[in-house]
Amino acid sequence: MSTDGFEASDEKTLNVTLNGLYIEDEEAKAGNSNQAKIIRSCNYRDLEKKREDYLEWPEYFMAVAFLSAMRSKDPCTQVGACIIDTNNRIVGVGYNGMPIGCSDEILPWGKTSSKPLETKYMYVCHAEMNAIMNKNSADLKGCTLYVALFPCNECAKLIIQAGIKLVVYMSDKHKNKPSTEASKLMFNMAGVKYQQFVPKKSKIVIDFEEIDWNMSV
Ligand SMILES: Nc1ccn([C@H]2C[C@H](O)[C@@H](COP(=O)(O)O)O2)c(=O)n1
Ligand SMILES: [Zn+2]
Repeated sequence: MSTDGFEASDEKTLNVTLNGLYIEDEEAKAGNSNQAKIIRSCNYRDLEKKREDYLEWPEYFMAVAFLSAMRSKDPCTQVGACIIDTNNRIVGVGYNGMPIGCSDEILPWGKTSSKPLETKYMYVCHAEMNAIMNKNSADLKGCTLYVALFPCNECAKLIIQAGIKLVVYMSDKHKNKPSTEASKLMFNMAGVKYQQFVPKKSKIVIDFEEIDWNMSV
């Protein structure tokens, strides 16, 4: 029998299961043979590699926030945010960008100018604001917000008013700014907890070519 290029030898039988192909022999039964282990994984990938790639919930949600940030046209700072409910469902995603209908080709992306109207700060919607506005749930009460940068004071107001109860952030690079101090003061008064995310992986790679489309049944 030939299945996905595997030939059953005389004395062995290929068994096709939901976990992929495996060769029924004493070694395979013991799970010791490398071939059996590799074949048993769905995508014929080494099981160890699969385990390394597995994302825990916090990594997954922060990765969604970072992926969302890749949509931002801010040339200096791309920020993403992801809101999840108490059932680990994603209920809002956003990135920093100009308001709907306001051209990001015309409005300024500059940071420094003697004229405030010539900087992005007067116009850009922050990632947290967009994630809240993009919500696909009736409300955000008790939710958790994952965000690349610590929220500014304006976003802190929105987070509190939306009923979000936990902020998980990656970078506190603006920690000495008054806006960050104001955010923390309001979070503390309102009972919104905030904690820094410490990644276990230095990077997460999305490789579109990695999916083995020749997966067994
Ligand atoms: N928590 C944050 C912090 C910043 N942003 C966005 C807003 C601007 O587009 C940009 C400002 O950062 P800078 O270039 O001054 O470092 O980052 C955000 O969306 N959320
Ligand atoms: Zn903000």
